[in-house]
Amino acid sequence: MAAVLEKPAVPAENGLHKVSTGQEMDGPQTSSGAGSLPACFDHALASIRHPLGSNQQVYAIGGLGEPAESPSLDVHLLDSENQSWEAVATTSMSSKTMPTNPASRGCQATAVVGNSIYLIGGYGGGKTLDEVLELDTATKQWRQVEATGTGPGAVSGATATAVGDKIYVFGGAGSDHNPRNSVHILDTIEHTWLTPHILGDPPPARCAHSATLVGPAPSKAELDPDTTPLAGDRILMLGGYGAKPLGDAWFLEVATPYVKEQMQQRGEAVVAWSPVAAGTSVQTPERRPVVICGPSGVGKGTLINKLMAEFPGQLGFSVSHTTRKPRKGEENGKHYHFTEKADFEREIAAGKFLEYAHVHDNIYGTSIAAVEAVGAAGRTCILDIDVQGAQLVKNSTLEALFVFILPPSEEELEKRLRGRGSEDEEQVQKRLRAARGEMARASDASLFNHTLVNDDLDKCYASLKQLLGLAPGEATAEGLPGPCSGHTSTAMGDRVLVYGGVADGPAPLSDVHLLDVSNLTGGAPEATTGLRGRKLSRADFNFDRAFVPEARYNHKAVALSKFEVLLVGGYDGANALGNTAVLRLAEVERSWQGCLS
Ligand SMILES: Nc1ncnc2c1ncn2[C@@H]1O[C@H](COP(=O)(O)OP(=O)(O)OP(=O)(O)O)[C@@H](O)[C@H]1O
Ligand SMILES: Nc1nc2c(ncn2[C@@H]2O[C@H](COP(=O)(O)O)[C@@H](O)[C@H]2O)c(=O)[nH]1
Repeated sequence: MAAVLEKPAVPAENGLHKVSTGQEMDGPQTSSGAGSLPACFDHALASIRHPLGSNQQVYAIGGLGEPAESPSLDVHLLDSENQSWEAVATTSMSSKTMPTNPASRGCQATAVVGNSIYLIGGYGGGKTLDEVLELDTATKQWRQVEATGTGPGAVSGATATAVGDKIYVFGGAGSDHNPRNSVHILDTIEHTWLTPHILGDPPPARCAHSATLVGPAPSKAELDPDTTPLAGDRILMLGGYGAKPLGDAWFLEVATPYVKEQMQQRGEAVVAWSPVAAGTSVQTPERRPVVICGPSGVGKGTLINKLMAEFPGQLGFSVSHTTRKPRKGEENGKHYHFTEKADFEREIAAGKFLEYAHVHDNIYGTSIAAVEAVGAAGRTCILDIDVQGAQLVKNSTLEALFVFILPPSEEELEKRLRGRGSEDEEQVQKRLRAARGEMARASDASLFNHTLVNDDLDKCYASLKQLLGLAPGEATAEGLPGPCSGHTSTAMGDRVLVYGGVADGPAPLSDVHLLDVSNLTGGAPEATTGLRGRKLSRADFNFDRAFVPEARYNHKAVALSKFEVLLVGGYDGANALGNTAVLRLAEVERSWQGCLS
């Protein structure tokens, strides 16, 4: 974080350059004097309207750098035709606390809602700012947002991501320079700060990370690029600085069906955290809940007990309700919530169950609270339920992985069921009859993702661990950036381009990573999977005619189109940078897709 506030020495060359992976190239072009942007870093860069539309406007605001901070907050608008920046004159709506134009600053969190650019916190005048400013780009007027509720207070190096008319602010450092991991939501209509209910374990505290809205975009029919804001249902948070540079990735789920459902049930704002498995540590790529199915006596409970014993910190068992009487050794609240039929039916009617079914003369069901409790503890949820229940979960918004366990033969199943000695003859017969129907569903690929035969217990257990990604040393999210802060991540359709940053040493990075967010699943706490990426190599770029931008950090970036990202300013380790580069990924559609598969 120290580097964020360091003063650079000399302003660098100004101008607009292009770097491309495609064939048709513009050579470097520079401009200076009028039409240029002062060398700066930790400024704000904001795109009004959708990059695919015809009316996109890109504004650069403020920032730190040399010469010394200007007294007011400079605003520049990109003139993409002439590849230059125009200074924009602004006024301010005077208020008791903002009588003149707002003071210069950097390190603020920036978000766009409609025509307005919001600057949250930041660093200026030698202090961390506790202020939210709004620039209405239609009237070119600043005003100070005075919101009720508890906001982040004085904060710099946070991120702000607009989802509809709400702005999600995460992390940053306070006046004490200590990083945080809190989430605050600014309702820009009501001018209220909301404190969301948080599901899942939050990430470590950080600042100077990046945040990008990803997830299902509007359909073509819904998309009017001139008016539709960038869409998505979760925010990808990458890296940043805690006690050291961080290399982890997290999804903050803000509008997934599961989170929306939770908001409706709770009547308050809800967000859910999902870590992205990365590196070579033991991780479960299948962070989504796992439904284990199979006939009574096949060994589901035995396999689940082994998983719980080996991975107590990673997995949690969803404790079902049942009207069945406890067996010897079974504990209420641990093996089941043993419940009277009338009470169970009342709770079902109250909508508290994700699924329930009549199984072997009794009612069994999974409460929403049982699954949530596991997620809230930061663990992957394991459910042991019958086929009817599995089908109901499949139909719900919970994105689970479904595994069916088969016996080696019907004879062996009967032997195990009798060997367990927990059922009387009538129950054994009932369970065996039901088993035939259940096993007929094992090959239903629309329901089950995997089937395993539990012949040799150790072998079956090893296979189960393998498919849950619990085998040691398995990497799951490939090609993500390493530990760094001060980088940018920019969503372009279903790809995210990550550029630059700084790792442990003083030297900035020029790494370019492309992440694929087209296959994200889940959307419940701990349940998002499917992020993949690749570090681009020199071979991906046409360097012959292209300008190669300096490695940098604390720069800013916005998407100009599905294939172009505008990089503005930054710090190269010694100087603030004034240049503007367009990273052009022409033909990436073919080459990149091919590289990932
Ligand atoms: N691979 C195996 N080989 C031999 N015996 C096994 C194997 N797996 C489990 N068993 C035994 O089979 C019996 C039934 O196992 P378990 O109780 O785990 O079944 P289950 O599928 O959970 O049944 P239910 O659905 O009725 O709860 C137990 O006595 C268990 O020790
Ligand atoms: N639909 C559901 N089925 C469940 C649930 N919990 C357990 N089960 C299934 O019931 C049978 C019998 O279990 P037992 O403990 O009496 O032997 C077995 O197939 C379980 O998978 C539930 O919450 N919902």
